[in-house]
Amino acid sequence: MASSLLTSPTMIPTTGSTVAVRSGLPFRSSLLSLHLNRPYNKSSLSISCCSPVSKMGEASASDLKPVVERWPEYIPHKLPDKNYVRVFDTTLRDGEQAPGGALTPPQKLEIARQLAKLRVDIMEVGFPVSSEEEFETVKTIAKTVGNEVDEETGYVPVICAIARSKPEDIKAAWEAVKYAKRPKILIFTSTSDIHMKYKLKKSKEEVIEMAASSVRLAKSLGFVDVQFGCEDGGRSEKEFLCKILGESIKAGATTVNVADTVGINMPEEYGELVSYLKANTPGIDDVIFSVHCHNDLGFATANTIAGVCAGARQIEVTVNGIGERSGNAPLEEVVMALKCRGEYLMDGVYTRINTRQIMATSQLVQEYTGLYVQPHKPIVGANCFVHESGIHQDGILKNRSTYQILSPEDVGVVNSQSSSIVLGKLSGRHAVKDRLKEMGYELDDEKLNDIFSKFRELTKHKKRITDDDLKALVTCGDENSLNGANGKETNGYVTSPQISSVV
Ligand SMILES: CC(=O)SCCNC(=O)CCNC(=O)[C@H](O)C(C)(C)COP(=O)(O)OP(=O)(O)OC[C@H]1O[C@@H](n2cnc3c(N)ncnc32)[C@H](O)[C@@H]1OP(=O)(O)O
Ligand SMILES: CSCCC(=O)C(=O)O
Repeated sequence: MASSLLTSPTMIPTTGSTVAVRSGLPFRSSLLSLHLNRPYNKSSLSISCCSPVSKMGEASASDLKPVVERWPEYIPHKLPDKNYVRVFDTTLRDGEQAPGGALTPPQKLEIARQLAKLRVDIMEVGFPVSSEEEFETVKTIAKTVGNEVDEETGYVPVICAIARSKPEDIKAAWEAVKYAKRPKILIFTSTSDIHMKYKLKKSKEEVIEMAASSVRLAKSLGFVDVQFGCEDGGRSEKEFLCKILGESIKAGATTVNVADTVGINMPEEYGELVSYLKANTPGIDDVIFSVHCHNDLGFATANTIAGVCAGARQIEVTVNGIGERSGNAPLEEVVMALKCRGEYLMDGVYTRINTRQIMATSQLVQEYTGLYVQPHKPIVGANCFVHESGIHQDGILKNRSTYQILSPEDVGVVNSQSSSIVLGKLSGRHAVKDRLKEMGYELDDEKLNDIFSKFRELTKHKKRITDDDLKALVTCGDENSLNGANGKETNGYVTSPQISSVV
């Protein structure tokens, strides 16, 4: 490991959440950051990577003695500090709205438990008025996950249910989530001219009255934590948004959000909208401003970040970005972007997500929804920490920070060095030599060149060259033996028993 990647004990921040101390050894800030989810000493790190990445396997989690800090007190309308960004996960509500993504009640409960391990601040778990089954599922999550207080830290997730601006929805939401230690409601109404005219068929005045009376009803039922959200806020008149948000705050809302429901906004535009609303809405400084972005133009992550830069301090996200149409802002992308660049570019904003649970959560959601991510999906895709081209492999073998800005360990990827390097058509000598060395074959330059040219020949027939293939190249030597007894290939696969058929 390059010594520059090791950080000194003086880097431990004084305000972190969980400080991992590595006894008797130098501290490794990538490991620290896993637990802290707080930026560490700026001067210790250049822009070159998010948290120092090193050769794999240099430190094990068992070397760490965690010193645990208490979870900050949850006050619905107030943050523990100005840079704290609340994570409002809506995988079990907006995420489940993804076509084909429906979940069974036991699956929702298991995902809720996993979201608690991930340490989301708030989980929106369903739409209770929608059906008896949904009502019971939300109630079960409220009664169980919503009461499971982590003894060490005091963490317990807020359990939120969604409701239209309708008394029956709001009452159902209360009856379902009132069992949680921290129940919350998200009441939404449409604010764009298109939605008000064609969907709600209501005037602006009627919509404002619906919003304010709904918030008042929620308060009267017992909700302390009330979020009011503007559906299609991204296409709404700014002045009208200020008015309706102001009225909802006056009625008792503790958080407000403006959703880019149809994913039409661009980052600069959405950031400006948040800035405008923060500057012009009466009472806005006394509540939390939340952002909710969809991905129709591929800007959900960027827009969410733009919202945070403009002063929003709650992000509404889903695991793997699942949701209506092209989905919502992916939790893993926004959280890792904040973790990676929050200190440098965003004045030190941070979340308390346990990023080491990201991969496990992603996989659970993929399995239960049947919505699998593409290999190059940021953060959780199968290719995120894998290299096949020679120049990159060489760099990675010399020092991982040459081509990786994140540590796989940071997001819960257990990656041995060999599994992060795969051999194929574009691989180079360094990677082949290194793999052979791992397998116990030390080759001089002449032998390496010989094996490498056979390796390249083989890549014309196979996409992926395995350890068995390499072994065959070294032990069998000539190309005839590689091509099997009759020297023929079938379907592009080499038929020799010594050459594996994995492509
Ligand atoms: C942007 C979002 O993601 S919002 C959340 C979307 N999620 C879902 O729709 C999933 C759950 N939905 C459901 O189970 C059903 O749609 C239900 C139970 C909510 C309603 O079902 P139905 O009574 O059959 O109505 P349907 O879904 O066909 O139509 C929606 C109605 O809600 C009204 N509505 C929509 N948004 C709102 C709102 N924010 N406030 C008040 N009414 C609203 C519509 O105008 C329409 O009313 P109408 O019947 O008077 O024309
Ligand atoms: C206003 S947030 C709740 C509704 C929603 O999911 C959306 O508008 O995208």
